[in-house]
Amino acid sequence: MSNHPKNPVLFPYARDQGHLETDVVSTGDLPEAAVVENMMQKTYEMHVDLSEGTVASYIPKLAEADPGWFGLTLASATGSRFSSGDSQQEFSIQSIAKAFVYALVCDAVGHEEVRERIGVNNTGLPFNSVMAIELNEGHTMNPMVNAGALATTSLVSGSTWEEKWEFILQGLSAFAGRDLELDEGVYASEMETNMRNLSIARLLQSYGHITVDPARVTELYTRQCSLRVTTEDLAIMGATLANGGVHPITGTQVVGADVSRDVLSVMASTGMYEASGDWLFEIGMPGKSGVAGGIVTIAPGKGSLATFSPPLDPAGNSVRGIHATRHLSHKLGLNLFSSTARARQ
Ligand SMILES: NC(=O)CC[C@H](N)C(=O)O
Repeated sequence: MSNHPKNPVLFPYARDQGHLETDVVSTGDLPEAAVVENMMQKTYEMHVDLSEGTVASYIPKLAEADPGWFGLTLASATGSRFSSGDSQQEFSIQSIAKAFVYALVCDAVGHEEVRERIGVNNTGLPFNSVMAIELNEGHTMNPMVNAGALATTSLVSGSTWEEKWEFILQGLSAFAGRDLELDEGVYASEMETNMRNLSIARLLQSYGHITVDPARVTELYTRQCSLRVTTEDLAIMGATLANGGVHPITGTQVVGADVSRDVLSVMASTGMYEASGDWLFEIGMPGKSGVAGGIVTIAPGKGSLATFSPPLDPAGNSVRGIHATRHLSHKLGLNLFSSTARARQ
């Protein structure tokens, strides 16, 4: 693998000094169950009538979504779940799969290799940007936008395409703690209108960043985007990343604790595409959105919040999801950057 073009690493510390194990981890608990339950219900009621945003239609099947759908689930790192609204409604995971496939690939291939191949810096450009590749000498910038996600999916191990798909399906199902299923309708619909992703994959091949068949990579990537989830699934998938990579209910170590930490870092800086800075400023936690209207947000050591509502803002992030997550981040004390003054000595 190491003969391929490497992404520039602006901070070469890890490479020069070796990989550092984390020995102090963030701790703290969510407020008590009754408070969380009440807050989930209130947050639903406060935001259900918001009418801004547009349901995605560039994948024709997604346009059939009911713009009124709104579901919320908070899963604690110890496996409790609190839901309100349409938390049982299934939808396609879309770009949220990028975070979890990245985790699986990092776990299999290793931190440094993936970092040099894929990158961890924000593009400042939309998720399906071709220009971002050209502006960066053919490199992908990060795994949370399509170029880097296609390159990440191209690294999935397996000697056949069926084996590679099994790796993704089993891995994402292990994060969810149940067997996830493909939404055949969404998959077919995106495959019919997938020229842009195919072009991105071919462009990356021309630069040596994809070294297997770009058409098959695009197919595999589109499949991972078409898996069906609910907010209950997504919250528990996120809670696994909040819990050192161990599923809070099944107890399976899905990925290493170091991998979880690394995935959350890259989600924090790039998970909401060009709006990642605004997101971090308002919400203060790593998040990842998808065009079907899902968002997963992680409070390391505490748990994860998943929201679902199809109307999106111009960057492709769910409008109700952003507002509800911001509200809950404040009300439940989840912002990673908050502190209160210590007693003076
Ligand atoms: N932002 C997204 O969720 C994009 C995912 C979608 N499958 C695409 O590649 O266009």
